[in-house]
Amino acid sequence: MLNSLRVEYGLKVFKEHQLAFIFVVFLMLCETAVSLSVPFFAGKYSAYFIAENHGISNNHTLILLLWFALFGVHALLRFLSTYNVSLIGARLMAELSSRLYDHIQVLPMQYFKENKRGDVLSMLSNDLAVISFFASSVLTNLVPNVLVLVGASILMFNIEPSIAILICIFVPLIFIVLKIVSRGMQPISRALVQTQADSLALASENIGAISLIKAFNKESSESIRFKRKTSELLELRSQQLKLQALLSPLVQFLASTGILVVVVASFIRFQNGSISIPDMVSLMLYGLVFTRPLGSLASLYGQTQQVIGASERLLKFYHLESEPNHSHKIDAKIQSGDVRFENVSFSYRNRAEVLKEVNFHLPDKQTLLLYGENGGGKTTLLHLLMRFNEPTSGRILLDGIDIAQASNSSVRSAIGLVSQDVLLCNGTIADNITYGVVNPSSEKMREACKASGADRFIQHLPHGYNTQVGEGGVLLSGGQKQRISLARALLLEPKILLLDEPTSMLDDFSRQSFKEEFSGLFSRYSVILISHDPTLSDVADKVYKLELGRLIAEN
Ligand SMILES: Nc1ncnc2c1ncn2[C@@H]1O[C@H](COP(=O)(O)OP(=O)(O)OP(=O)(O)O)[C@@H](O)[C@H]1O
Repeated sequence: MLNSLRVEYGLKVFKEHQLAFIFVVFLMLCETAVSLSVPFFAGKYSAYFIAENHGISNNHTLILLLWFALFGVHALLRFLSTYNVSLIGARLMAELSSRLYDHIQVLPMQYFKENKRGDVLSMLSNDLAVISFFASSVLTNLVPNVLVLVGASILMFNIEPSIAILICIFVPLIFIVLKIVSRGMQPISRALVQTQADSLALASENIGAISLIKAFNKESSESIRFKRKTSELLELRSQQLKLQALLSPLVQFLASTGILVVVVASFIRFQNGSISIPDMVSLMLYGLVFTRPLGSLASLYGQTQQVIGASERLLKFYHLESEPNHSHKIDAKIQSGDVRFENVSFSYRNRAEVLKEVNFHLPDKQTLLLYGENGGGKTTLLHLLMRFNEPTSGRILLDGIDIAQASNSSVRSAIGLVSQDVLLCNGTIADNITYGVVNPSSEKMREACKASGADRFIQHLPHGYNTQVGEGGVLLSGGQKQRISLARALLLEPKILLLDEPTSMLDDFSRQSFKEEFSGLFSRYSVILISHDPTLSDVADKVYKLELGRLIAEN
């Protein structure tokens, strides 16, 4: 299955770069022709030398000049082909990484919850680099070397078939050796790719949890954990390097034995009178030309084992199913914040049911307060509305439209989500508030910030709206982040506001004044409010409790 996927993908890439590939192969053909003409001219030159044994004539000079020119042409062709091939490799790397990035964007949320961030990062860095380096190496080494091998065999066959047949016997022998060595290499390369990903995942997890590590004095045990991974990596790499280093000399040894055979056989043939001195010179040089590609083909074969591991991971990733698709679904025009859950049940993969036949109706511009014990499924319910997950059964309707029939973007743009763990991007406060809005006006941004209570503290920051928030918003307090997150949601002018524990990060005063401060919001939008604060029931038109997955009406 993976092999056919690899071929299918390889063909797709080839089609997209058809012209560049054809140009490079043409350059390589010319280069091979020039390489192979050297022994041919050497033969011709020695023939002149034997025929005109009275010093250097004009003919000699002409042939020498021609030969010199050929070296120049060869160098130029090498430059052109190497440059173009490397360019194809670099383009391939850029393209594959953007495709991978695009694919990351459409994967379902659950993928990111179940997988390590480092795994994805390692695909974007290590795996792609291995593949694009290999693609360039294949073109630079495989194509010209095979061409040289075939060309040299044909030309040798032309001069003396028996010697060409003799040397060809060495080729299968060499490939048997390659096969045996590479058999040991495959599991090592696979393990290496995975261990690389694991160590990157470990590093990224460590950096993300650095405050936890410091708070619990775990610095040294974390270092030991990483060192253990690094030594595992080193062990695998040294095994791989040993086998890889073994390949080239082994093949060179067999190839050199081949040259010896050519030399001896050529002498015997010359002594028999079957071939002339120029033929003997050409044959020996062809023998030399023949061995060079075998060495680089051997190391290329070693690289393929690494690529197999990397491409397997990438292809599996590319074939992960994206979010239930939306592009073919209707762009629903959601005009009101009317929300209806009809017999909605949901369970995470291999987990017990979190929501059981949930039913409720929230008319437009009303507020619903949802409370219940930790882990009761409140956030899950909001995520179903956002289509981060799909219900296992039942329907969710917005403005009377079944959201399963609408495009994700139309559903999500009708909803403003302020989640429990506020996520901010690295940039300025203004960048974060206007995230997701096309051509935002600064007046509207200020209005949204005033409504969310963010404007007050932003004015007091050294650079106001241009203050940097740091990665994930680390330079701001939890409450400040929550207010910015609310401003960001309001700027989108949604129909429905989802507030997950909006008062959890607020100070006592702000919490007490929350109802008054945000009373305007509750009359402008449909609001689903998750909170453990029972006093918020005053602002709610409906209060529900989630208990053991069931929704119980409180008023
Ligand atoms: N991505 C996930 N994969 C598997 N199980 C999950 C996932 N997210 C949450 N859960 C589980 O689903 C249940 C409901 O979680 P949820 O976050 O919806 O609870 P909650 O009511 O919002 O809790 P809290 O009040 O603590 O915020 C929990 O038992 C939790 O362990």
